[in-house]
Amino acid sequence: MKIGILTSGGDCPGLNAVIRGAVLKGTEIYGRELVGFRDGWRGVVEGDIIPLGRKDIQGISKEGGTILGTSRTNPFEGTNGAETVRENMERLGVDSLIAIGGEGTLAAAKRLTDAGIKIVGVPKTVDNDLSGTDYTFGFDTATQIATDAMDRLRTTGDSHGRCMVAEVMGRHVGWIALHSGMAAGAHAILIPEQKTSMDQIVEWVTSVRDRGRAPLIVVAEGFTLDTMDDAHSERGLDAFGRPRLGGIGDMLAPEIEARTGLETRSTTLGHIQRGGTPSAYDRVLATRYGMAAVDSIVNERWGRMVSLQGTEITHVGFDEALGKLNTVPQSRYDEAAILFG
Ligand SMILES: Nc1ncnc2c1ncn2[C@@H]1O[C@H](COP(=O)(O)OP(=O)(O)OP(=O)(O)O)[C@@H](O)[C@H]1O
Ligand SMILES: O=P(O)(O)OC[C@H]1O[C@](O)(CO)[C@@H](O)[C@@H]1O
Ligand SMILES: [Mg+2]
Repeated sequence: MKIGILTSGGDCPGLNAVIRGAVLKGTEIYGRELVGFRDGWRGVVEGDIIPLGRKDIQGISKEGGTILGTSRTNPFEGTNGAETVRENMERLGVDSLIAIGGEGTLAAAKRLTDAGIKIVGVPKTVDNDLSGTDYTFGFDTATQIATDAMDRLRTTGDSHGRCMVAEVMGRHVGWIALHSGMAAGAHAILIPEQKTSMDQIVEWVTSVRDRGRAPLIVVAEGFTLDTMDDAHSERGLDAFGRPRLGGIGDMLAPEIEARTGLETRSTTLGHIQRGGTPSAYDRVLATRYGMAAVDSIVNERWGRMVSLQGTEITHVGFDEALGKLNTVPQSRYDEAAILFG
């Protein structure tokens, strides 16, 4: 019987390295056959597969995106859910699945596991918001891209004596903003976990300007001012009906300019953070996750996600990964805040 792999939810640098790690371990060590389901759960509910032999995964770990494609398809919507998945798997000779995705993909995987489908999970997301693992792959690459971008914003900001605002990803959590902001020496880091007042932001910007520097601010897309109830959204809904975020930087910049008199520009990095080649760290982590996922299949650890704890790859139950988001703790924010202003 074959092992099926799918990549679901937003793409993320390192997905191909997971696929390669799983295929190499599965074929070379366990003599198993692997196939890929195309476009996440869509391929599973429609029985759309491609072969995944050694030749198919040659040289892919350095490539961004996913050779399988991805989607935000809900396997329970417009289908018989687990029954459809079970029938397709039987027909295609697939007995188990490796689901590579974030909390949404794994929530779907948990429901399918509860209905008797044999699934192991691999934690994916640039946001690093999954619990049950120290790091998700993709986060390191996204953070490096954001840091490089801020280094560049800094030289142009310095040249013109402007305040520069960099908006990064982070729907619910501010890990990319926290790490890239610390790395790039940002003068304020605005994250979803910490509502902040406009007065406070203006105070930081003014103090930087008054000592002759050009202020650099990083804001996560999910950040809210203390006067806002929800994250800023002006771009409609995504395929799962959630507000598409983005634009908070553009909203803050004119307000900062009006309140400080300092010319202010905003740049939204958006999907640049999810594209392109993964960092060495992410390639290694993703490859190890892929190999460990096949170990979990062979050892029949259904309903569990491979996980990084310290430097070791281990596994945790879907419940542990899905219970709550991995948010930035107060202590990590306080540590970074010493550098603000
Ligand atoms: N509780 C759920 N039950 C069934 N399907 C779900 C559930 N939650 C999410 N899904 C489906 O799984 C898809 C993938 O989830 P989502 O779009 O949140 O991506 P993800 O895997 O969390 O990755 P990311 O959000 O980091 O891009 C959703 O678009 C939705 O169709
Ligand atoms: O534009 P898309 O692909 O729907 O994804 C945007 C979302 O994906 C994430 O990057 C998570 O993968 C969020 O930070 C962001 O809100
Ligand atoms: Mg999600």
